[in-house]
Amino acid sequence: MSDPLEVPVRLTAAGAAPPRYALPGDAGADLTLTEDVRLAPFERALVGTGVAVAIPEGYAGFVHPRSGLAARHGLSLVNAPGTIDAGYRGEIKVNLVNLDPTTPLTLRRGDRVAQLVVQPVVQARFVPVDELPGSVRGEGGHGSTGAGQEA
Ligand SMILES: O=c1ccn([C@H]2C[C@H](O)[C@@H](COP(=O)(O)OP(=O)(O)OP(=O)(O)O)O2)c(=O)[nH]1
Ligand SMILES: [Mg+2]
Repeated sequence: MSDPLEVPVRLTAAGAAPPRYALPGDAGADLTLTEDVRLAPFERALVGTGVAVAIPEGYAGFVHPRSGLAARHGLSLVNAPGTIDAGYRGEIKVNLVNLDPTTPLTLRRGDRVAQLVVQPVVQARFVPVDELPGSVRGEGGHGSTGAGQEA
């Protein structure tokens, strides 16, 4: 693997933990809760991770749900993936939602509830034109390649 990108991290709460890759080669570094949270079915809560970062220009952070908690308990993020701009210096917060229709979910301080993926990004220069260049797809979208015919 290439050399890791250095990202300064400041902990904003006592007992908070820096983002941590569970295994070598993982794309997502786990983010933990700084407080206990109880979510009723379909309830959401914006909660802190105790982590502030300075992502270098040319990169961004994307906060994704964790698939185990999603599969077992229906935990997700309202705005998945959340976007962490390179210029953002505040605490990373996660907008958790309990998508289980019947069972409340209790999460504890220190639980790994989301994961931060750092990726290169480009800023586009949006150029107004009268005609867009042609393409095979053209204006077809929203199932134009045959969605709905699968089982
Ligand atoms: O899950 C998230 C998503 C965003 N942010 C922080 C970092 C990000 O840089 C900032 C703004 O996020 P975004 O641009 O998605 O939100 P907005 O509603 O457009 O707010 P703003 O007007 O501040 O850009 O909020 C988080 O802490 N967690
Ligand atoms: Mg914004």
